[in-house]
Amino acid sequence: MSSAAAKAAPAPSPPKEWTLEPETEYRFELDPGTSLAIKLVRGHAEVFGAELAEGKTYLFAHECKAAVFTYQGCTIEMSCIPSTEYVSDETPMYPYANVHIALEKMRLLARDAHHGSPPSGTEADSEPPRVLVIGPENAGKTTVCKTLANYAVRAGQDWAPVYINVDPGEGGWTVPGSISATSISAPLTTASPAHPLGNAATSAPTTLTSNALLPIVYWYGHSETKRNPLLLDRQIRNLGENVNERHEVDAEGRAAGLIVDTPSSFAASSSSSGADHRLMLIRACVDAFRINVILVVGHEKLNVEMQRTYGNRINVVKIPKSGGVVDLDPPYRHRIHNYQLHAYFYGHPINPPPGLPTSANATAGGESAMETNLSPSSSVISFDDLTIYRIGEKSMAPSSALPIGATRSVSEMQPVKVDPASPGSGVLNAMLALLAPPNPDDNERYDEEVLDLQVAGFLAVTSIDVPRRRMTVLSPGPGSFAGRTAIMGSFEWTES
Ligand SMILES: Nc1ncnc2c1ncn2[C@@H]1O[C@H](COP(=O)(O)OP(=O)(O)OP(=O)(O)O)[C@@H](O)[C@H]1O
Repeated sequence: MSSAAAKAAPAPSPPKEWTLEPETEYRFELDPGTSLAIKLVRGHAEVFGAELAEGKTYLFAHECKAAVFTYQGCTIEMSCIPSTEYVSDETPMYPYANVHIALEKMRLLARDAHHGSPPSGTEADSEPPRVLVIGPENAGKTTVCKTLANYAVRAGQDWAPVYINVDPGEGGWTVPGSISATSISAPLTTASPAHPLGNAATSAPTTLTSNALLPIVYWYGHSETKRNPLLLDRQIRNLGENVNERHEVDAEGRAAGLIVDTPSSFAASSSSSGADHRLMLIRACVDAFRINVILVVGHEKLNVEMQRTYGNRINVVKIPKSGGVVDLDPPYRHRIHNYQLHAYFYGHPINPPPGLPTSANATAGGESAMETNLSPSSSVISFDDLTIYRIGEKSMAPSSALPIGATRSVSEMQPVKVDPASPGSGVLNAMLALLAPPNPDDNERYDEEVLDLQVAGFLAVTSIDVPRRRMTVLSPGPGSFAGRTAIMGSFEWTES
């Protein structure tokens, strides 16, 4: 064989068709560096509740793991054969659809009550659904939240439920380390785990439909909830206040309710101090978002615990876990965090699989695959332009893990000013959350204000020049950072 022939790119595999029986799903997992195009040839199908259009080609990449489900049966065409693919006829989609129907009834009653129809039962009967979804690691919590949100927006009632992500390990609409909330008025598509819930306006080109998402974001700064549970508790309550304020001025929109996606640490803890934190954080969610439905995904013990704690005033419902949920290991989660950080600045273009004709007009979750390229701005700023804080000490065990009687010099909630010039400051390659401007009224200012400010955007420090007291920062767009405040967490930027 000639060396030219040996080096030639592998021939694209011919498209393959799958005919799916009603109530079955085609599951797939992609390897790094590969992409997949799926076309719905005929019938009806959806990906986690988002409907596919007949004849349209959808792209998936960045190690995406997902499923095409059909209620009535369909034929799909795959551009290539992914490393893992199979069809299953055991799915929990009917139970999920039943939950949706129950939530839909609550929305309609809430809207009727708002329009003055007398409620048939108690006042609680006319409350919109405010749903907390909890469950262990890899239970499919995010998938359940996405599916329920998508069914709500597809219901033809113009609902725009608020989707709240309090899992700082997930990334949501921005970068990992944040918790956020936004109203969903169009289905949340699935194309890449770089954007599990679609793009937000801060980083997406204005031509994209998903650009309508304008999340409220707080920066916790770490992926693990045990790192600083007190801070997370405070931020969850801040997020709740914001969501409630929005609902107070939009009584009609309030009827759509809200869905809260939680981290797996809310479900299980190996230590007794961890158990305190998780119960404290579940309570923070229940209080902050005035939860009236708790969905426990596939965990009997947690279901019993929630029934005992909240069963007298909240509907606690156990729902099955899908057999299709993939166990995501720590190296995979680390790679996804890097995809997400990268996608925030550079977008997440998806290269169509080899051999896919351009006439296929393939889209990534409804967006043109290449339009998602972004051009961040790199600027050199003075150390004095930006005031950087870290919340609490650099490496810190929670107070409850300290020996009895021990106190710490810096509390978990104390903003500590970081000097980029000091050795070991950790500012080089740090991800920074640029905070919204503080209250202009000096009388309203307080010491810990930075804990309560929302995020305006994110920066990455790509180089530091200590003698000249300057640093280079990457930002989504050009702008001045003079006089601004930023928070540092434990996420590092790597250019790759
Ligand atoms: N039916 C399915 N078929 C194929 N893949 C699926 C299916 N359901 C979920 N997945 C995939 O499994 C992975 C884990 O699912 P998901 O993120 O919903 O779980 P989670 O419980 O929210 O995870 P975490 O442990 O991070 O809290 C995701 O990549 C998701 O796309």
